Amino acid sequence: MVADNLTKEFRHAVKKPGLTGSIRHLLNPEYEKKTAVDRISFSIERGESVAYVGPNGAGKSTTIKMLTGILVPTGGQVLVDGVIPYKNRIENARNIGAVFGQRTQLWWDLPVLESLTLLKEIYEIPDREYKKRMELFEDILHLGEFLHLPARKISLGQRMRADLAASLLHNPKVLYLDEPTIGLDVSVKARIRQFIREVNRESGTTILLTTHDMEDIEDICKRLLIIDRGRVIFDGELQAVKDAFAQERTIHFEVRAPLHVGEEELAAQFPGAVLHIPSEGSGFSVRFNRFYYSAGDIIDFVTKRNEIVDIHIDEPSIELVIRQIYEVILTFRG
Ligand SMILES: Nc1ncnc2c1ncn2[C@@H]1O[C@H](COP(=O)(O)OP(=O)(O)OP(=O)(O)O)[C@@H](O)[C@H]1O
Repeated sequence: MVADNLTKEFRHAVKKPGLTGSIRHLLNPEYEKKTAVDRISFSIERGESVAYVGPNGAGKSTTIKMLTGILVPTGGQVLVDGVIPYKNRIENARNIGAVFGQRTQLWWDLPVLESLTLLKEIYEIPDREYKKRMELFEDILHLGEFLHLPARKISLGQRMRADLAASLLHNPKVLYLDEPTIGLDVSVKARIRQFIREVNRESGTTILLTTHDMEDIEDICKRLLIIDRGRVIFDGELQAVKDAFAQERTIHFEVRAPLHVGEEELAAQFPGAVLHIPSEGSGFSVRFNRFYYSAGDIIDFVTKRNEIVDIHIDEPSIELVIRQIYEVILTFRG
């Protein structure tokens, strides 16, 4: 999937309030231009799982709409599996699946099963293939419990599971997900994320995920593309972003009694490191800036004084990292 200087401008009418405004607008209409996507370039290989994130209004949905062929770009190129989406919408539709958390692609009044059989006919999926796909979906998504209910009667979580099945029935090469876990409870979220991960791993389906839920990103994606005001401002591996941005690390030690922390030496050797000794248990933790000290040095320090039973290093959360990146964006915007 390639976007090369991809641009989308919207033109909308500017009308002054009131009747005079309306009349003036009729006689002499004025328009304002809004660049929603501004010369965006990226390339996504087959089988990648990419989070496409940015603040509200950054241009994410507009990009996805150009990738799915719903919108025609104002400038630049877009290619999905060798197809120009807006020129070859039917061919593109065979290659892609899309799930929009806020909307459904199921027929509202039809039982879910009938929506799926209709899609089977539309995509001309052979019986055997259809059966295989349905078994795969059943394994994780457990559609059986609501297959015979019309879409309008099922819960949001069930609807999302059905929508995922509908979008993946024809085994597309690319899956677009726009807020796929919005409004769902924790257990359904987990099940949906697990399913998407499996689809990515087992079928090599390329995933492009738009979300404001940081756990979606953490659980599903390996790469992060951040956009702001229509422009790509970051493109890199998730782990690399964490390494580059998240400075703080915490190591938790569980040691055999008696405890020998060596507080003064620790403070002298690692100025700025923060020690925390919980009132219960036989352990403590050290929080430090990994740009100043290595985890190895801290572990060495503790092992010299204690018999260690268990060590656990807290990974920085992607939520913290992205929050930091957004803060930098907002600071530069002024
Ligand atoms: N049809 C349209 N006409 C005019 N402006 C539009 C249209 N669609 C989107 N925009 C504007 O383009 C910009 C990008 O919108 P877009 O929906 O792509 O953002 P987004 O990153 O998906 O935001 P969110 O996270 O809030 O969904 C916004 O300023 C929006 O108001």
